[in-house]
Amino acid sequence: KKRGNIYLSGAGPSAWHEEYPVAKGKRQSPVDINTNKTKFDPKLAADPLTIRFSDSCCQSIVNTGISFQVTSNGAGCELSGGPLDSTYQFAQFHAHWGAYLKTTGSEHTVDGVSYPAELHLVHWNTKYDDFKDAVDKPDGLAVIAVFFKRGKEHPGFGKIQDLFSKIPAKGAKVNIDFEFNPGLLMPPDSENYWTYLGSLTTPPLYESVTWIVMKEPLEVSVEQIAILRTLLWETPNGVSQMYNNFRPPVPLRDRVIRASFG
Ligand SMILES: CC[C@H](C)CCC(=O)Nc1ccc(S(N)(=O)=O)cc1
Ligand SMILES: [Zn+2]
Repeated sequence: KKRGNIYLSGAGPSAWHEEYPVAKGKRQSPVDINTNKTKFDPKLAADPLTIRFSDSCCQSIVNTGISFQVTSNGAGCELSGGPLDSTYQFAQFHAHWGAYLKTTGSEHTVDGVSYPAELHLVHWNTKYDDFKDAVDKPDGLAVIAVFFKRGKEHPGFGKIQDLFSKIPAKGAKVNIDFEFNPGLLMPPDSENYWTYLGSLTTPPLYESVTWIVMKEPLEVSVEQIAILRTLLWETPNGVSQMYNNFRPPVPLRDRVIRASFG
């Protein structure tokens, strides 16, 4: 369907419910993390989150039309412990970001405050046969969210950004022929996180995600935030720079966000 851009066609995210009624569901994402209402859960600290990445797990990078996506076969990249009851395998990472000189961009917010961008590292539950089988199950996916904040340059992420010029349009894809360990994209302290049951933040908005939102942001340079916008996407007015590819927070409903820290 030449519906083009899910963020810019029609009324954008506020209209997604017309085609995807689950958009108004009980466990949608992203949400605002009100730190006065989160609940420390000692069980999360007792069974620490184990995040394993490898140097050889990133195969290619593609322009999905709504973000970049670094895709992995998941070899040696697994997530377990913390809120998770089984082992999840790494599938891909991508990001969401805002416009020039704006403070919005992240999907989750903390006490109502946005970050300029948010990275998502998507994992699928290995109790299912593959990603596609897991993607719509209530315990199917686990996504680590890492906020980006403006600060010192992050050379590792820069190596991924150097590939953006090779994927100028939706569907463009190139192989990653250097070693890139996604662990580089974890903040220095990845012990402190919030977790809650939510959904994909883009259609089909499946309520299949255990979210693990890192408390500490990752520093990238202001230039690197700007380079995100050099990716291109289709808009109703033709091809233009990709930005504001984020869904704003939706109601928490009957959920409590747990913290791994006191
Ligand atoms: C038919 C379904 C299709 C295969 C699903 C493809 C997919 O992976 N979608 C996806 C993944 C992650 C996020 S997020 N932004 O991390 O919540 C949002 C959407
Ligand atoms: Zn995402």
